[in-house]
This record gives sequence, C-alpha cells and structure tokens, in this order.
Amino acid sequence: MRLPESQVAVLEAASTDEQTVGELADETGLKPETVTRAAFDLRDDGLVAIEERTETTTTLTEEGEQYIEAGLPEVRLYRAAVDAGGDADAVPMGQVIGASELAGPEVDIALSNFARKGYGRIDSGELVVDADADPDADDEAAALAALADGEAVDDEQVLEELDRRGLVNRTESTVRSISLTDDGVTAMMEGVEVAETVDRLTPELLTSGEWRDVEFTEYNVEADAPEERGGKVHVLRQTAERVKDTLVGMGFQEMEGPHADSEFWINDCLFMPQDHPARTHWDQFALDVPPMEEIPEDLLDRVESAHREGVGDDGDGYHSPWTENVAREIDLRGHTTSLSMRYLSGFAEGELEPPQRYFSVEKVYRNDTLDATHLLEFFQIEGWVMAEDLSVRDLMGTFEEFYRQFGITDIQFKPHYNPYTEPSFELFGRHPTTGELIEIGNSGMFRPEVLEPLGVDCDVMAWGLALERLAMLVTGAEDIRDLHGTLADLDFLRNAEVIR
Ligand SMILES: N[C@@H](Cc1ccccc1)C(=O)O
Repeated sequence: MRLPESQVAVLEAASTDEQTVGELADETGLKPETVTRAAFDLRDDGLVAIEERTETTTTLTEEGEQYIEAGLPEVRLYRAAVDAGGDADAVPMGQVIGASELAGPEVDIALSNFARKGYGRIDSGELVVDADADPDADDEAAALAALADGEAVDDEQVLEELDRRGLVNRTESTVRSISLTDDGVTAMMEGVEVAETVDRLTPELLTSGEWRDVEFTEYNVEADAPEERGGKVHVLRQTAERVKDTLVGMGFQEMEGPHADSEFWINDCLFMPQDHPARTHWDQFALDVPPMEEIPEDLLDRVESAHREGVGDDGDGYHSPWTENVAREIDLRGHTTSLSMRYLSGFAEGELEPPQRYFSVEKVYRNDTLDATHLLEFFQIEGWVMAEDLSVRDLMGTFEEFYRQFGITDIQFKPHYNPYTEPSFELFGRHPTTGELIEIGNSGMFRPEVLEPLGVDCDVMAWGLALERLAMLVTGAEDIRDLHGTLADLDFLRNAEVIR
C-alpha cells in the first residue's frame, strides 16, 4: 500500500493502544494539525480509529495569579481579624481592614467571601470571627495553588466557584486518541510505502486515477509570492481628469478639435507673420497631406488684411508676404490655441456671446529636444475667458484659483512676449523637492489683431498651461521622462498619487 508521507509516519507510530494526537506529534515530529489530518484520512481508509473526548483546561487569570502570592482576600481578612483579637471579641471592621492592608475592590471581595465561607459574621460594623473556621484548609486557595503548580484539580464545584470569581479561565478542547484497527495492523504487516509527492494536479493524474495514490505537497503560506498589481489610471490621466473637473467646477466648457490642423488656425489667426522666425519657433511637424479647403472666405480675408495692414487706427500690420497656400498647409498642432481660434471665430459652435469660458486638455506636438522638462508630445491645458472689461488682475486671479485646487499657492508671473497677446505673462511654480522654479504656462490678453478678424468685440484673456509640469509639481516627479515615454519610471507611476 502506498500512502502520503505523513500518513505513513502516523501509521508507523500508532498502535492498537490509544495514543493522543499530542503524543503522536511528539513521536513523529509532525505538527499536531498534520497528525490530525493524516489520522482522519487514515480513518477514512479504515486503518485507524479515532476517539474524541472533550477536555476542559483551566488556567489562572491575572487576578488568580496575584492571590497565589498574596493569599485570597477573605483569608487575609480572617487573619487580620484574628490578630486584632477577633477570635475572642467582635472587632471594629475599619480597624481590621486597616490592619489587613486590603485595598480598593479587594475589601468587597474579602467581605463577601468571608461571609460566604462562614469565616465569621459582619454585625453592625463589627467583625465576629468564627474561631473554628480554618482558612489554612481553604479549598479555593488549595485549588489555585495546585493549578499554579500544573496539577490537576478534580473538584468541579471549586473550579466553578473560581471561574465565577474570575480567578480562572476554563476552555474546552477536543482531545483525539488514535489506535490501529485490524485493517491497519494488516496493512502494516503487508508493508506501507511513501507515495510519490506532486505539487500540482495534472490531467494525467486525474484520468489515470493516480491522484488517489500520490501525496500533494502542502501549501507553504509563508513562501515569498510574486507581487500582484492591479491596473491603475496613469498619473497624467489622473492629473488631466482633475484639471477637467476643476475647470468645469470653475464654469468652463470643453473644446474639441483636430490634432492635425491648418496653419491658418494654428498660426495665421494668431497674428503670427508667415515669414517670421516666431512661426518656426515651435518647430512644428508639417504633414505631407492635401491642403485644408474649408476655411471661411471672409475670415480668411480679414486675417490676411490684419497681417497686411493691421487693424484699427494705429495698427500697421506686418507688410510681409502672406499667402493663402501657406495658411492652408497642414501641421500637427504645436499648441491648442488653434482650438481657441476655431471657437472664438464661431467656426466650431457658431457665434458666442460674452461671457464665455472654454478649456481643453489636449495633446500638442513640437519638434523640441527631449530633456528633463521637455517632451515632443505633451498636453496643454488651454483656456480662455471672453467678457467685457477684463484685466490682468482677472487673469492672475483665475490662475491663483486654479492652482490653489492643486495645493499650489506660490505661482509667479513674469512679463513675456507672444505675437498674439499683449500683455503676456509666463507662469512659474516651485518644484516641491528640488525647489527650482519651473515654467508652467504662458498667457495673456488677445490683441485686437487677433480678436477683430475673429469678430470678437470684447476682451479675451487666454492661456496654455503644461499638464506634465503640473503633474511634476503635484507628484514631485523631477524628470518629465519618468512620467511618459520609453524611459518612464514604472515604480514611480505605480506609487505616485495625485492628491491635493
Ligand atoms: N499658445 C501658447 C499659450 C498661450 C495661449 C493663449 C494665450 C497666450 C498664450 C503656448 O503654447 O505657449
């Protein structure tokens, strides 16, 4: 017969006389629970019999332990009373208690048990001792002492009383005794072998029925297990969602529009001269695709005129070359201000009446050099507010309110130049770990050369903020490449938290 190793060990250690699980565990060196499990399996095969009985174990409580040394309170009271002459006469209780050194709750415990055990009487404030009582023979004290010495106590009544007094804890457990059956004896005589151990159940074991004879290795619940990780929303996406929630909370609506767009929406509407180095200062990616047809003719004319002659009385335009062909060429947008142009012109959603607030959190593409603060593709938080009589104060207040939602309260403004805004400001924030000031955005009030051709005759303040830079300030990332791209720091992304 072939059996699992632990069953063979138990079978070899067992005899026709009963042995407890504890004894078999000692003999085999197996854990008691392993012996128990093996015994039940052997019993299922008819090789052993198991006898069960309930055993009550009694252990001393902390209070019980204390009385081992100090003596039971009622015994101490009795002795103090006798010392005070109480075996002859009644003695005042206060005096006895003072002499007994019983304190706090012990006094009540002493008095009630003193009476219960017939050590004497309490009579109008005086103790009358029963001279025949024998506290040296107190059976509760004797039982406590025996338990403390690890001896068994049989007197059930005494044990119950100690339990009631909270001096012992009694717990019931099942004690199992195992003995060989006749079949077990026969099996041993015929010889039992240890079955093969396998660590996984295979289809072969199942179909051949061999699973019955093999032993499955035990689970090692202490073994190192590979760390399992669930999916998680990317830090940038989390930041983007929070930005959107924040702006929606501030009353903004979201803009949408093409990633590949005409030069017209990306640059011309923004009063960027076609031959000006500013036009290449983003170094956009040009696409080799057919030019954009659907640009409103009147808008195209007004933009051309703004470039050539300027707007208003003192505007002068650029007097530089301007062609429709260049305006219709397609690039990957270098900023999402192209979307603002589509919305402000009325092209995206029709004419807009002030006041209006719009935003987008969308990708832009620039032929930059990749470094710790620059990616070639990144997200811009574009936004604008259209209203009568806006001032720089409104612009700054809006940023302060926005960044405060992310716990950033120390943004700085620096005068700047954009062909399409006047005045213009760059925004800076301090990195939480390096302490460095990093640029986090660009902003300004759109010029008349931008607004007039679009047909907007009130003020518009606008901005483009960098989502990745905001994520760096919020999460403490020091290198933008940790967040995005092939060099991303996976540990960082797993653990980073976008919290306020
Ligand atoms: N387009 C600018 C941001 C900006 C938008 C609108 C007004 C002013 C600035 C940039 O990409 O840096």
